[in-house]
Amino acid sequence: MMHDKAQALLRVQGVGHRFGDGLWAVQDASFELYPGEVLAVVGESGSGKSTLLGCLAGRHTPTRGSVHYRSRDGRWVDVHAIGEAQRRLLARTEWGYVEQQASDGLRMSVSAGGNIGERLMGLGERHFGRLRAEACQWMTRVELDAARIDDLPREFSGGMRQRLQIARNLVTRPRLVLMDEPTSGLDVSVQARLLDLIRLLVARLHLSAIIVTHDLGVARLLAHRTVVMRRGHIVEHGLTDRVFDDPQHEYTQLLVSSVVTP
Ligand SMILES: Nc1ncnc2c1ncn2[C@@H]1O[C@H](COP(=O)(O)OP(=O)(O)OP(=O)(O)O)[C@@H](O)[C@H]1O
Repeated sequence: MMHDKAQALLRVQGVGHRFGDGLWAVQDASFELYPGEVLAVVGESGSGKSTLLGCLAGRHTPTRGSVHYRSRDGRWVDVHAIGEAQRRLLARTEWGYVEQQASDGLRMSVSAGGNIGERLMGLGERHFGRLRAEACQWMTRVELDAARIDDLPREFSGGMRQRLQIARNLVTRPRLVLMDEPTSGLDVSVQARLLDLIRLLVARLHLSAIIVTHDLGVARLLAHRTVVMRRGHIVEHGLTDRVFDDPQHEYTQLLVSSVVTP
């Protein structure tokens, strides 16, 4: 993929995060993300993947470094220098965040259709017919039965809930989607179907995405580029095929040869 440096969507520079006086969960993370690109963040448990994602999403304030996002109007926004209200607006209009646990990303007391429609309502859509039509369309797109539009998420299986969470995120056409272990905890066959769906949607909607995963297979399947983290540091970063077929860092070599189970 050819990149014009000026056209990056996200620029992460020297990000470090420390919880209180504890250890540095993330240290000196730097990379850029381009439109239409999927980046995987892999590494063993506790390597700092989720903390890094939290810093990108504005959920954690980095102790060091900065995160800049190029918004729809072409302006670069310092994600942590803008106020909470502006960050929330970005989160509603330009970003999506798919939680590992669908129940954290859904409103469990609201119907499937309501879950999808809610983000549209947040953008000002009030017309009931249009909200419902859009919700139906999105249920179909994520391979849920639109006839179940009035069912509550708890009546859905784990894989279905995760598809619903994805629909809720994508209905507002975000430009950047952050996903934290979106397929873990699901049966292998359910996982495979969900991964196919994510791959299809990302390509069709020309989304940029960052996927945190401990599963190298997920990174291989979905990501153009991969970042390998170990103890808070990015130890390797490159095109996914290169990282897995010709790992340079000895930790990546261990990961790939499955000596270390992430
Ligand atoms: N809220 C917190 N308070 C204190 N320390 C934390 C907090 N969250 C994470 N940590 C610590 O930061 C480090 C990185 O954790 P993080 O959850 O980012 O890793 P991870 O790679 O996402 O792991 P996992 O795959 O298990 O979620 C760990 O040492 C963890 O114990």
